[in-house]
Amino acid sequence: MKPLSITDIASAIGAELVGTDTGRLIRAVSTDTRSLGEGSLFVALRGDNFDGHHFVSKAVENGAECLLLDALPEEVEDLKVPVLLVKNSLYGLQRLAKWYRDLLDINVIGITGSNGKTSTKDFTSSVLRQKFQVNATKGNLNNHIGLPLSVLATKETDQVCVWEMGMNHAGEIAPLCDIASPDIGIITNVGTAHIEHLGSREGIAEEKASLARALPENGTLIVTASCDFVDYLIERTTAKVVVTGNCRGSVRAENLQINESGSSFDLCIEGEVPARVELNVSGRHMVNNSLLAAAAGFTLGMTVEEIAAGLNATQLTTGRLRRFVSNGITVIDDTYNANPDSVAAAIETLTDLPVHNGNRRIVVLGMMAELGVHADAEHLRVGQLAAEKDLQVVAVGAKAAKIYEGASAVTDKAVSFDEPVAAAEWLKSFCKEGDRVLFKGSRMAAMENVMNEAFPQT
Ligand SMILES: CC(=O)N[C@H]1[C@@H](OP(=O)(O)OP(=O)(O)OC[C@H]2O[C@@H](n3ccc(=O)[nH]c3=O)[C@H](O)[C@@H]2O)O[C@H](CO)[C@@H](O)[C@@H]1O[C@H](C)C(=O)N[C@@H](C)C(=O)N[C@H](CCC(=O)N[C@@H](CCC[C@@H](N)C(=O)O)C(=O)O)C(=O)O
Ligand SMILES: Nc1ncnc2c1ncn2[C@@H]1O[C@H](COP(=O)(O)OP(=O)(O)OP(=O)(O)O)[C@@H](O)[C@H]1O
Ligand SMILES: C[C@@H](N)C(=O)N[C@H](C)C(=O)O
Repeated sequence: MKPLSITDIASAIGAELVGTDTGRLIRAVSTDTRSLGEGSLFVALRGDNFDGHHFVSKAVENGAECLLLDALPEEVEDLKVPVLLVKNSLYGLQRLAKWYRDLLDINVIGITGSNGKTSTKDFTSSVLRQKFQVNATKGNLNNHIGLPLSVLATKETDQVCVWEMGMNHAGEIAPLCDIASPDIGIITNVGTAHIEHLGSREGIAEEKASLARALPENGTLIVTASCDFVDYLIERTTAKVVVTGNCRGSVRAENLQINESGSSFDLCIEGEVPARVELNVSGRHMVNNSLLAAAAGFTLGMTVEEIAAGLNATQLTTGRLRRFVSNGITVIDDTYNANPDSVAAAIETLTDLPVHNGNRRIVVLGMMAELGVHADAEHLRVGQLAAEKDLQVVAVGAKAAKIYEGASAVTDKAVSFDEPVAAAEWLKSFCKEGDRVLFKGSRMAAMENVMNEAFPQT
């Protein structure tokens, strides 16, 4: 980050400065002593497992220059680093990030949506890196702690920031927008993820619309035509709007071809000469995500050729449709998470992949979390959908039983296992060279364990 003086930080966030040697400069902010670097400000947070205030000595030992705390430790005299004392250290971190953002004369792209935030961030940052210095969210550090840390990781030399904004409850996106002040907003879609807490898709749309509302009049909202809430989102912004997608978008994919190694299409942007794009990932939903990224690049003045080069170079974060081959069997690792929309997208992706000589398409599904009262119906529905596409369905875990029930109402090509090890054993004996197997489930289903057991990667 841009070096900041401790006294400036104190006045910006309304902290009491305790201790001497306050002329030091802060070059990074960390909430974790296990990954803290020299010259950092350590922010002590209280979490589910620990209280960061118990690690202040460790923080200093690991090179912290200053501590942001909401309670003074007994050993404060011995620590020999200044303390920024606030009422609430999490709020202090958020205020610091907001102040730092306002110091930066920089373009900020905020990305939210029920599905595809991280993948769209990956596409967008790869596109923008063709022309700019970019700070992008690491992994998916996108919540009330992760977003401030992403903001504070911006270097003086960065020209564009691409930050994800995640939520699972109403009212979470607006404060993230307040910190990040995005001038370009991407809303990937409005789906069903986290519907347990949001109540309805309308509730989810309303929450995502907070990003549309937060954009300035000279900003840009980028949305996808295939989202059924697209007009709802557009009505809630005063910014310029760019719609992407095949039916009505000004940024479109034409002549789309999906094959085992990826997706290729002509990137068509209104008024420009098209360029061919070769994504190294299959999946129509990933093409949609890439169009959102293309629109962001175009908004920031990039040429279609530059955008195409950036899309072609994109490496997605692991667990998002990652493909590998094990003993001649193509394995697709989509294990990062799952909800009804992303499972439907995965089923479509697997169905689109060609198989030859009687080979099979096999979908291995774990449970989908945070669906509340919709859980049974949605598990039944994805099981039925997979069966209707003639996939071999493997449901794993007791909470995935309804997937099996939905599938077996349509097909006899469905099996169910309570234990991951039993599922892995079955897959080892069932799968043959040339088959294609896709793994997916919610984070808590940890379907990577079944995948790694059945198809070890050397
Ligand atoms: C607070 C924190 O960052 N915790 C991380 C930490 O957890 P840990 O198990 O160590 O315990 P505590 O949280 O209790 O620790 C308290 C503090 O103590 C520090 N500490 C601990 C031990 C030690 O030896 N030294 C220490 O300094 C510790 O660092 C804490 O500051 O580590 C875990 C393992 O790495 C992390 O998983 C844990 O991270 C939490 C979950 C977190 O919120 N991290 C953010 C930086 C983040 O952005 N994480 C994202 C998750 C994003 C996400 O789930 N997004 C959702 C929407 C979110 C909505 C929001 N309402 C929400 O609930 O968060 C989406 O759908 O997109 C990520 O990890 O990918
Ligand atoms: N546009 C999309 N529509 C449906 N599913 C998608 C879409 N984009 C990505 N996915 C799928 O959703 C899963 C998560 O992808 P990704 O991490 O990009 O989304 P995310 O919104 O960042 O997730 P999270 O909110 O959990 O961080 C992957 O399985 C991916 O294949
Ligand atoms: C991983 C977390 N951000 C998430 O998406 N959770 C859902 C409910 C999941 O694990 O599938």
